[in-house]
Amino acid sequence: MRETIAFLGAGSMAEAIISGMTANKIVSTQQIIATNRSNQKRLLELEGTYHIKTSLDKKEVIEQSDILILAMKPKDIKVAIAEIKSLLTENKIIVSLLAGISTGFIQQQLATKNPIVRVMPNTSAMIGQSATTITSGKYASAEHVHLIEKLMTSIGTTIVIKEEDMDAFTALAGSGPAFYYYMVEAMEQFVEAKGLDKEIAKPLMVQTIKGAAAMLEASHDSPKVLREKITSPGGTTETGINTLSEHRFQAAIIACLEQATLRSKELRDLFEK
Ligand SMILES: NC(=O)C1=CN([C@@H]2O[C@H](COP(=O)(O)OP(=O)(O)OC[C@H]3O[C@@H](n4cnc5c(N)ncnc54)[C@H](O)[C@@H]3O)[C@@H](O)[C@H]2O)C=CC1
Ligand SMILES: O=C(O)[C@@H]1CCC=N1
Repeated sequence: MRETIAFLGAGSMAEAIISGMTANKIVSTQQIIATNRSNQKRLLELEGTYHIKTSLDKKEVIEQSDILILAMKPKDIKVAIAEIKSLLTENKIIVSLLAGISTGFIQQQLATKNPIVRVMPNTSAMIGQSATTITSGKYASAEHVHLIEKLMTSIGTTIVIKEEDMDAFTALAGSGPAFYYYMVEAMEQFVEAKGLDKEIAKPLMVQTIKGAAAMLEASHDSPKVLREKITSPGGTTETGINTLSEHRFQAAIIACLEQATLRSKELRDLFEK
């Protein structure tokens, strides 16, 4: 790709994407420039690790860039837009990573016709394994979406969705890795309590998740059928599943996703004011 990409915000998500993009070589490191609110030390760190360009001068960053990736927290969006709106020319594509915040709000705050594409990646972008959803604003054409999809392919899989579904997919895929990590944390507590060797347990746990994920991908069986094939009557799995059921495990997962989805909507209500 020939476009120059600016990251406005240089936190965990920006770094995960920069790491994925630079490893994949879809753009050269010199086509990426990052800025943040005021943390020069952090910018130098990113420069050192990924050999990208950085600057605290937003005017300089924006002038150099074709694609601007908004990578600040939802609470900072209003101030961020106020800082950049007078620096934009209408050919620059705005990409938002922000949970909850709608393309309509960004468009209205910008008061320009810049194309806006909203994406929801996850931190597995760091190793090119994100599951990224994409949706577009009013002035984004199919070509704009295609370009951003191509860019996001460098950090994992992509799928274009309706904006109204973004809250739920933010819960499932944006926050998703955290929910799996949380389950592994519980398994680590078990390993610890049993006095098992962590060096043995960790690769076993990781391969078990990878194998299950690969089965979900490759098999024609539903998750339920896959589970039933492991569950011998009167065996260990059945006892384990019954215990999860007694602890209302599935209800807890559904409630977790419902609440995370709701929070995405709440972020919109809170910060689109
Ligand atoms: N962390 C994650 O797993 C994911 C995060 N996101 C979204 O990505 C965004 C960033 O999240 P994190 O990287 O976790 O946050 P973070 O707190 O690690 O980074 C935020 C960055 O924004 C910068 N910033 C704040 N105001 C700014 C401004 N006016 N101009 C330029 N930079 C500014 C901060 O200096 C900081 O570098 C959020 O909106 C979040 O919803 C989306 C998907 C996954
Ligand atoms: O927790 C959050 O709000 C962000 C959005 C998805 C993942 N992290």
